[in-house]
Amino acid sequence: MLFSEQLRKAVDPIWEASFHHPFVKELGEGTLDLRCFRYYVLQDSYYLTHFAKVQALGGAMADDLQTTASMAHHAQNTYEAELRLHETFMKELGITEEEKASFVPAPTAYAYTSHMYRAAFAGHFGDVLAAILPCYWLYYEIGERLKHCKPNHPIYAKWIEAYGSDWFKQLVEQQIARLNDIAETVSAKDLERMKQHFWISSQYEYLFWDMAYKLEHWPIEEEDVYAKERA
Ligand SMILES: Cc1ncc(CN)c(N)n1
Repeated sequence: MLFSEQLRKAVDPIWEASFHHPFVKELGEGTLDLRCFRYYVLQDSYYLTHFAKVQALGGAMADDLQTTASMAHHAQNTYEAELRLHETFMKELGITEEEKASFVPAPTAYAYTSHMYRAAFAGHFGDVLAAILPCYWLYYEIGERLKHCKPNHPIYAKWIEAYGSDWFKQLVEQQIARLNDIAETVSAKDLERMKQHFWISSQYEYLFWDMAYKLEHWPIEEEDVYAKERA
């Protein structure tokens, strides 16, 4: 069994939970509360900004220039396709510059991005790939599943179109093939660590939907902290 197949099998219950999460289901049905999607777009823009940096770090850690160039191309795609799509959503949802300026990453968005940096800084290129792959692959599978839904909200339809597209499929397939190539060359101990990164990222993907659906916030908001200081 290919390494990617072993990983996919190991996280199946976690991915199933994502497929059935109310955020994903209601997005497909077009019934998702726009407040949740608005919140998601802001948090996901933060996530994707760091995701692109981790892709670029991966490029710097790669053994050959061709892979470095390809990872840089992937980072550019995150910026030019996914982040631009979010920019469009932000305009359509009336998200203001003030809202963007006062943005605070939610605990889950902060923890997930921190996990990816940790995998990158404490490991090798294979660690980066294993940590970022669920981000590609899970969204691709969700795009495939939702592709046949016709939500009567244009924003949700656009989101599904992006992740159900051939363009996204190609990016996912490239990274899966790259991971399998690397898996052939590293030690059993490395593979175990990579498996764990993949598993943790899969858990965070689930938590990310949950974060947006529940409009997660820090237990003590900034104003409360300052109020305590003044007291
Ligand atoms: C949290 C998350 N995971 C994955 C993707 C798809 N690149 C995304 N936009 N956001």
